[in-house]
Amino acid sequence: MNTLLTLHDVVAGYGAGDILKGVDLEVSAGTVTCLIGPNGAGKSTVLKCVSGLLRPRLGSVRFQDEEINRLSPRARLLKGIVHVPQDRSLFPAMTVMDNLLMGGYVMSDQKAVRRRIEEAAEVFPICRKRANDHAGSLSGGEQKQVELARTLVLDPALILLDEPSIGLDPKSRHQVFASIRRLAESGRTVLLVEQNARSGLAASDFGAVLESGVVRLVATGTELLDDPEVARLYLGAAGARTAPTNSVASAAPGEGAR
Ligand SMILES: Nc1ncnc2c1ncn2[C@@H]1O[C@H](COP(=O)(O)OP(=O)(O)OP(=O)(O)O)[C@@H](O)[C@H]1O
Repeated sequence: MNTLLTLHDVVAGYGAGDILKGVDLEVSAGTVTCLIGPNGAGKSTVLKCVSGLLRPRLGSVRFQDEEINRLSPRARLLKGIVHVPQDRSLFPAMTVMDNLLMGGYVMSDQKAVRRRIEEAAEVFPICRKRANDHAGSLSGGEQKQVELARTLVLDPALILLDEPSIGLDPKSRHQVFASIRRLAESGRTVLLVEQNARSGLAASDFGAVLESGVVRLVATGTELLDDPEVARLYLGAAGARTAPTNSVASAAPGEGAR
C-alpha cells in the first residue's frame, strides 16, 4: 500500500506545554484510519497539524512525499487535504445547494464545481433530495452527510474528520459510518478521530491509539476491537470480541506506527 501521509516525531501544543510529544503515524492511500484515545490525548490536535491549523514545533508532516509543515491551511486544501471540524459547519440559513457551492469557493472553474456537486450527490443522495431546503432544517445525520458531500467538491485525496458521529442518534451514526466507507471506496483516504471508538474502529481499516501525546499502538481496526486492553480502556463495558493481540499497556511509546 502507498503511504499518503506520514507524521514523524511531531511535537505540537498551544501554550507553554506540548500536547503532542513525538507522534509517529503513517496513513496508507485509500484506507480509513481511526484515531482513538482518552479525552485530551491530542487527537484533534493531530488533525490540526495535518490541515495546517496548527504548526508543529518539531517533527515533520509529509503528504504525497512532500514535507508540508510550512504550508498554509489554504495551500494544503489546494493539495487535497480537507478538514471537517467537530462542530456543525454548514450555514444553516443557506440551502443545501448553496452550502455545496461554498465547498468550491477556492476553485475558479465553476463548471467543475457543478460537475463535482453532481458526483457528490451520487454518493450522498440527500444532497439532491434536499437541495433547496435550508441546511438548518436537516437532521444532524443528514447535515453530516452534506458536510461529507461538500468535501468531495474539492476532489480531496485526504479527508480529516473530527468526531463525525458526535451528537447523532444510532441510526444516523450508522449512516455516517457507512458514508465514510463509501468515501474510501471512491478512492479517498480518511483519517478520523472518534470518541465512539467501537463504531469508529469497525468502520476503519486501521486504528491508532493516542495516549498522552504519543501513538502507543497501531493495528487493523479488527485487531484493536479484539484487544482486551483496548476494549477495557476505550470500548466500554462490552469487552473484547475474541483473543488478545498486543496490548496498549505493553507497547512502548511510539511503537506500532506503521
Ligand atoms: N486552541 C487551544 N488552545 C489551548 N489549548 C487547547 C486548544 N485546543 C485544544 N487544547 C488543549 O489541548 C489538549 C488536547 O486537545 P485535543 O482536542 O487535541 O484532544 P482530543 O484527544 O481530541 O480530546 P477530546 O476527545 O476531548 O476532543 C486538551 O488539554 C485541550 O484542552
